[in-house]
Amino acid sequence: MGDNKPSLIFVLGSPGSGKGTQCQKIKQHFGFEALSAGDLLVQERQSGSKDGDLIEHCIVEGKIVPSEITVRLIDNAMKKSSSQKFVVDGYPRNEDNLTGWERLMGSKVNLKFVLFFECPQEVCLNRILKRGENSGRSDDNKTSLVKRFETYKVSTKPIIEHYRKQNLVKTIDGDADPEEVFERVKELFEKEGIS
Ligand SMILES: Nc1ncnc2c1ncn2[C@@H]1O[C@H](COP(=O)(O)OP(=O)(O)OP(=O)(O)O)[C@@H](O)[C@H]1O
Ligand SMILES: Nc1ccn([C@@H]2O[C@H](COP(=O)(O)O)[C@@H](O)[C@H]2O)c(=O)n1
Repeated sequence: MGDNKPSLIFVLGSPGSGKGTQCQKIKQHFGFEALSAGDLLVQERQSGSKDGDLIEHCIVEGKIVPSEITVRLIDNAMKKSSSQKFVVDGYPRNEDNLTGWERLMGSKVNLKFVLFFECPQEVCLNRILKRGENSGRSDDNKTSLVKRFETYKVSTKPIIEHYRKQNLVKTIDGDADPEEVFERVKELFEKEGIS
């Protein structure tokens, strides 16, 4: 018997590992609602929120925004959606994200697994610098990127390890062209009974 809770997959990996690209493909192919924590934060800043300055500072510095802001944005986006299955790109990124999520959302959703895109830093760096030529993102530059990679190493990798200990991490080699990476995602989803 189902428990009527929405199913959720967290999607993690280094900046530039292809999380956003693959989430869009998962949305198109498998019908998941795709939410990006980073995009929700940018939208919140652009809306004129009182947290706008804090959000922009964190983004440019490659720091992680306090979870009470980000969890609220994800929760609201989930409530607005009629979907019962979500991929959440770029969350949880540090210990505060993890505890904030567990406190407020942990009992409301079924976490199926954590999809982890593994990709060499050099490859990710080149992808983002290329994106930065026309993305308009305030953090797609070398100065911000160095900080984002450091935050990933120091704060996000331990979260991936936390989930690995619970046997929840499904690793995909993200160092291939987007279609090839998605073939790997499809194979994994089919193995997990997702069609
Ligand atoms: N497999 C791939 N091969 C080559 N380029 C890719 C691949 N996947 C994504 N890209 C490109 O790399 C850039 C970063 O991709 P994407 O936004 O999907 O990564 P991300 O992990 O979500 O990054 P961020 O955390 O910085 O938002 C984009 O310009 C995208 O088009
Ligand atoms: N859980 C999160 C996710 C993102 N951020 C901030 O947004 C920046 C961009 O995120 P991407 O997923 O698009 O790379 C990120 O560097 C953080 O500053 C966050 O604070 N918390």
